[in-house]
Amino acid sequence: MAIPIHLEGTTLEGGGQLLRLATCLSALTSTPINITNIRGKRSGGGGLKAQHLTCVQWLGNASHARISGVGLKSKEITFTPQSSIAIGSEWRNGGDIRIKQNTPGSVNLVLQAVLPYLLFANIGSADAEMEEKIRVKITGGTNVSNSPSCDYIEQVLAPMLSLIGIPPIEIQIHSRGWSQGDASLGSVTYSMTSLRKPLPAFQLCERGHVKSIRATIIAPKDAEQRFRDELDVMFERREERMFRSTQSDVQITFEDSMHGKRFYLLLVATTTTGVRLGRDWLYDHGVRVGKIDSTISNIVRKVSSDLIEELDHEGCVDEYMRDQLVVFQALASGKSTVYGGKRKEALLEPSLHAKTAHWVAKELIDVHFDDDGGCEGVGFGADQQHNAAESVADGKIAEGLKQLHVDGN
Ligand SMILES: Nc1ncnc2c1ncn2[C@@H]1O[C@H](COP(=O)(O)OP(=O)(O)OP(=O)(O)O)[C@@H](O)[C@H]1O
Repeated sequence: MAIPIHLEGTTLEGGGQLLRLATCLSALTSTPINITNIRGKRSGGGGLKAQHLTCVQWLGNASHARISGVGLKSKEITFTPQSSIAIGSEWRNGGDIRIKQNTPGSVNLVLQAVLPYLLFANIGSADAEMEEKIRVKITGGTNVSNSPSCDYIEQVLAPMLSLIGIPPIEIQIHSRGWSQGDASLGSVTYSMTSLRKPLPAFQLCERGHVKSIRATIIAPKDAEQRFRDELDVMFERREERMFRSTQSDVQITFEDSMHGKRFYLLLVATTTTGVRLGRDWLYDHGVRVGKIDSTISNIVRKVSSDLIEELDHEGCVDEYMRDQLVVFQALASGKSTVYGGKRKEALLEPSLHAKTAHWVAKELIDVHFDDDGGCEGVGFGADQQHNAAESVADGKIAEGLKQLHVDGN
């Protein structure tokens, strides 16, 4: 039996993303891993929190993994998948995949762990009749600090994935779940189509000009007008920095957050090449009575400054999107490049999260990221396609299927 690859959980960022990406790649490639000091750089002792546990358990079920050491607060796990290719039959017949959390752990961090698996695991299937559409419903927090919001997923991540060649992903928010105000649970359904062929290499190198900016406000109803006024003033003042020479096209939407302590703002710029850059803030400081106006000014100032910083570097991704694309570059077929932009003539460094993801991908599938944002991906699925074709050609269809799918029961 293969010796598990050891990953030290305090490496670089030393948080949850290391664990999510490692278990996802392990499940996809059937590579056993052993992670020690899980989330060792986080305060409060580290270890698995509910959201991380959900990710590990789901990926474990999908890949029929043997997992030792798994439980809340676990600091070490050994994850040994038994089968690499695994969209189970129960999910293929129009059935939804349901992933439930009992706490408002971020649904989008769970998505981060399972999405590459759902998209890539069926490549090379020998089952021509197999349903390719997948619907996954995740319960937990839709708007949670330090994680992508559902609004960011809908307005930035999904369109950017579409730009690199992933079939469109639809997001349906049934109800919101928040980490701010009273903690509450929400749920979201993501509809996607699994890949049937390896993802071709992609190039995100042309940023283009900003053609429109969308502002999404989610706040208490009585804060709506103030928010709109602040945004109007900000857009007027900062029009030149945001739109440069193009005509400004701004859209503002408002949703009632139904709670006096829930304030969220997302700004998304769309460019002439289809690139989206976003910055947001789920306000996580105390909201004081009588200080709502200054809270709103503060939010608008910070989020607009953050977006301008992203626009100034001229790169094709915002900081967070760059983190999310690492796995797709690593799995794509051939050299994909993501231009991250420049500051003071020097190439912008990837975030610590992205560097951690580079490291995990190197350890598990031996890919290397260069300073220009390039990575020669492994072309995940090419072998499976070959094997499936051979099995079919040999009349060994049942054997091929056994090799390619995990029965989801
Ligand atoms: N505002 C944001 N918009 C989009 N993505 C975000 C945002 N904030 C954080 N992220 C993304 O969320 C992920 C957070 O990873 P991280 O390892 O910190 O998560 P975690 O599971 O909460 O772990 P930990 O509790 O250990 O910090 C990263 O991929 C990062 O790019």
